[in-house]
Amino acid sequence: MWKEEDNKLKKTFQFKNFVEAFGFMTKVAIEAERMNHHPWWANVYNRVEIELNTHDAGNIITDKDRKLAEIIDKLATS
Ligand SMILES: C[C@H](O)[C@H](O)[C@H]1CNC2=NC(N)=NC(=O)C2=N1
Repeated sequence: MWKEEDNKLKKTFQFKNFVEAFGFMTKVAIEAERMNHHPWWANVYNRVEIELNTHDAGNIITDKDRKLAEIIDKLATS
């Protein structure tokens, strides 16, 4: 589940290993670029922490963040 904290949507994903985690990040990167909406993220080995908000709207959560979160969830299991 995404949690809302500090005006951000936050979620941590865990994969089998680094290759799986990075493969997921690659898919998210392509979608983020297509949407022109980009995550803050951090990766160590099999873990990817993601935070979403919209700086263009004054660092708040917008529909763009909710849409990207939905897509990220789908990519995590595809
Ligand atoms: C100039 C460019 O379109 C903007 O900076 C876009 C790019 N990606 C973005 N990503 C996110 N997460 N928030 C934004 O406000 C945002 N703005």
